Amino acid sequence: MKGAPEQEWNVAADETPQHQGGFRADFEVTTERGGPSYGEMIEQVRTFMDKVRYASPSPELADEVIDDLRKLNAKLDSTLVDEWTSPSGTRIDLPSRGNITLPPYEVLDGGPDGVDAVVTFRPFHLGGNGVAHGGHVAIAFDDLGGMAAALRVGRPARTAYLTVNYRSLTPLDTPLTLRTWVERHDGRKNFVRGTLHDGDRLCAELDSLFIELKPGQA
Ligand SMILES: CCCCC/C=C\C/C=C\C/C=C\C/C=C\CCCC(=O)SCCNC(=O)CCNC(=O)[C@H](O)C(C)(C)COP(=O)(O)OP(=O)(O)OC[C@H]1O[C@@H](n2cnc3c(N)ncnc32)[C@H](O)[C@@H]1OP(=O)(O)O
Repeated sequence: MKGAPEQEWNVAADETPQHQGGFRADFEVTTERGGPSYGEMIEQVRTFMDKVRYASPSPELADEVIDDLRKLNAKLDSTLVDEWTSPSGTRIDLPSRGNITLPPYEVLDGGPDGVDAVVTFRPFHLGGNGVAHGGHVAIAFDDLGGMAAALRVGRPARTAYLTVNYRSLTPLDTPLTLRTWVERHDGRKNFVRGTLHDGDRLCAELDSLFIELKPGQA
């Protein structure tokens, strides 16, 4: 188990067309889209982004990299699909479901009581002075807070507000414990709390509200 808890995520379409709670009614998660090397492809892209964050190329090397990237972009052009059938975001066997826009995390455990994950911020997530950017910490909380809400209500929810309290510096290249749970709920409102720890040290806390969307609501 990596990007999501082991459970039945696939939702069959009902008579409600297209969208349900801002998410499509008939989404499907897989461990196969993109093939067996897809995870390594994402890992190489992440590594490239890490290198770019610290690289200071010569003008010649920058031109060479541009040339290579143009070729790679052209290769992917012929494979573009919609968000619901793209492997990125739906490969539950990969860190962060294969979604390169998220810091890589692995879900250790998840259910109606909350989500237990390990997240590692990488060189790409640098804010300044060697530690993580606060915005990337918020992204990790948003996705895993949303997952805690989704696991409680059995369908996706949208973030109404999200407050992060930064208690101490968040290191890079260090596996950190991230926990989220629905502290209380009131109708469609799910008040989600969370913590991010480096060992025993509290790095950040989450206080957020996720609203369960009505069928058909965008
Ligand atoms: C799809 C395939 C993926 C495969 C998935 C595989 C595994 C999936 C596993 C789990 C899922 C994993 C992760 C989840 C992923 C992502 C999570 C990130 C989610 C986001 O990143 S999402 C983007 C940012 N998000 C927005 O873009 C929202 C913009 N916004 C709106 O869309 C509306 O604003 C909305 C819908 C929020 C509410 O609108 P609405 O019309 O439905 O409801 P309404 O306004 O009536 O509010 C109802 C009650 O909430 C109270 N309330 C509302 N807002 C409040 C606030 N801010 N503060 C305090 N109270 C608030 C009201 O006061 C009322 O309270 P009361 O009922 O007591 O009067």
